[in-house]
Amino acid sequence: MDAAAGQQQEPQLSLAAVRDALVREEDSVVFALIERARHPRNASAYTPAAGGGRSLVEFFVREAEALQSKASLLLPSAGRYQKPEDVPFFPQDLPSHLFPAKSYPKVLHPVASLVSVNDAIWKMYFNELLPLFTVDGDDGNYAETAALDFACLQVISRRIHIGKYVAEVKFRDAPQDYSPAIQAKDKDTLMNLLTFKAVEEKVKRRVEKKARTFGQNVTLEDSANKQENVAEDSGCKVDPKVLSKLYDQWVMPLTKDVEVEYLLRRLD
Ligand SMILES: O=C(O)C(=O)C[C@]1(C(=O)O)C=C[C@@H](O)C=C1
Repeated sequence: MDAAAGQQQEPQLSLAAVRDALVREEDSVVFALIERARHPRNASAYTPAAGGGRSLVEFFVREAEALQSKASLLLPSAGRYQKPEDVPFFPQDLPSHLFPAKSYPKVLHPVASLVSVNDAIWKMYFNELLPLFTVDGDDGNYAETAALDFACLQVISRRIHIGKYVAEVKFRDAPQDYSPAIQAKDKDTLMNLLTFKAVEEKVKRRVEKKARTFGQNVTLEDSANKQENVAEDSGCKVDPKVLSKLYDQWVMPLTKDVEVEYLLRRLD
């Protein structure tokens, strides 16, 4: 997790600072979906190749991850998958000797590198989310579509895996509360300890508002008939309700799963 813009030192690990990082990722998630929504579903990009081969999008993601990982060979700071929140979808494809270099301050317990919910993210994205924000149709731009899907997958995955930092902060703030549940492997108690429903409600309302604001068509014509120039949802590039549903049904639950999985191993 990078320091805030302008700050050189590693940010103080606090719940407020980590939550700020989650808020900043919202912008990237909204804009990634807006960019993908420029193309229709393009179902051919997801169809396995003849003979049980891989789909174009899977081929693209595997190759892109391997390339990004190799970048660390040339310029260690440029490589990907060196930060606990940057989790590959196909780790088995990455050159093992590059995976992931420990060049970042060790803020988290080493078990962080074992926590991944990317399989669930992959299934959610293609089976549930993509049909909600892309229109039926095919424009033949499969390579660009795959690249935009990869961008969506990466930013959603990064947002969810920042949950490792949230869990670490919560543990450090109240080890006496978390340790008994960790030792008892009590997932339900851990989930109750780390859940803040009021925060979740604010997140849902904020991402919906960001989709409505970032996704509106800006014109120079006076829109006197529109209250405060707020876009009508039907005119937004991505339905704002899709963003609140994404966070409510998938992003925040998966973030909490990451927190629980990290905490269960925190005392190893
Ligand atoms: O901010 C927190 O406390 C988090 O754990 C993050 C998060 C989220 O995914 O946005 C998840 C669980 C909480 O109930 C609230 C919010």
